[in-house]
Amino acid sequence: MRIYLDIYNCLNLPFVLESMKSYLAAAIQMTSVPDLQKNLAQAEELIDLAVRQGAELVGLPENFSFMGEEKDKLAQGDAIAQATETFLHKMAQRFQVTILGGGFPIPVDSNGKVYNTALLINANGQELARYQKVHLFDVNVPDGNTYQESSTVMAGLELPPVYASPELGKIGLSICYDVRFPELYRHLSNQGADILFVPAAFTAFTGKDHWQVLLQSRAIENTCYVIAPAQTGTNYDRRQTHGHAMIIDPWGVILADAGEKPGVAIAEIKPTRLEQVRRQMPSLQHRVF
Ligand SMILES: O=C(O)CNC(=O)[C@H](CS)NC(=O)CCC(=O)C(=O)O
Repeated sequence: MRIYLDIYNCLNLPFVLESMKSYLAAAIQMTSVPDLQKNLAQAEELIDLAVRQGAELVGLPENFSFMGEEKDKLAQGDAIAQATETFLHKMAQRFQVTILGGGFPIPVDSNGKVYNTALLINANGQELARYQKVHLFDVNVPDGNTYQESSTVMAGLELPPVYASPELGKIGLSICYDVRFPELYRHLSNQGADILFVPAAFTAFTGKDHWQVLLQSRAIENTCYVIAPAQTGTNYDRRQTHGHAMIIDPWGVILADAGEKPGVAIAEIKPTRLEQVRRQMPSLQHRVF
């Protein structure tokens, strides 16, 4: 085990970072509502805004294309899945950027449920990685709201992928509630991840105390950048989300925070910073388990 880790850290890490460049990434923040077309229009505007500021890697939050009652999401499942996938391919090609669609429903053939799916697409419109959320949010939040994600969503059965982009670095996927499970991110960093995506629709109630702390923890303990696109404001009925889409560096420093209004958090992703932090704090090399 120890020998394996040493070889891993000596050979793999510098090799990957050699070809990686510095570039701007964007975490988009939006207020998605129960209206597919409205949401795609809002997402397009914000992608445009991010790209005009120079972003080359753009993340959209969980539920970016539809956020509403579970039954409405199921009823429109096929339409949402198709329109969202087409939209992501079109945006990536039109704006010539790599885009993460941070979580949208794709119907499962067998049982009437959906997978909560994240999709990473490059500027040629090619699919780079796909992930089906494994941890489902079945929680009674103390503000009185009850969430039973598993009533409509099938849990994914596979650990999330890391896509190794020669230029953008090794990009690991996750979705929202996953952020509470550090072992998932350890899996990603064991695969060599440099960047952890955490697209979310965090509740306002849990978000105010947990969101930033959890994100900084995942960044610090894995010495990785964290890019966390977010939902914000009132999405439907009494459903309030926390906002604060952010980008965090591998030391845990918050580089950009979108606040509470729709917009984008933009920051530079630098291989030199990854190397510096991993030299200053070589905790990944000290893994025992
Ligand atoms: O609610 C909806 O309308 C759609 N679903 C979501 O936004 C998902 C699944 S219910 N939300 C989360 O995972 C929040 C996690 C969270 O807030 C925490 O871990 O504290």
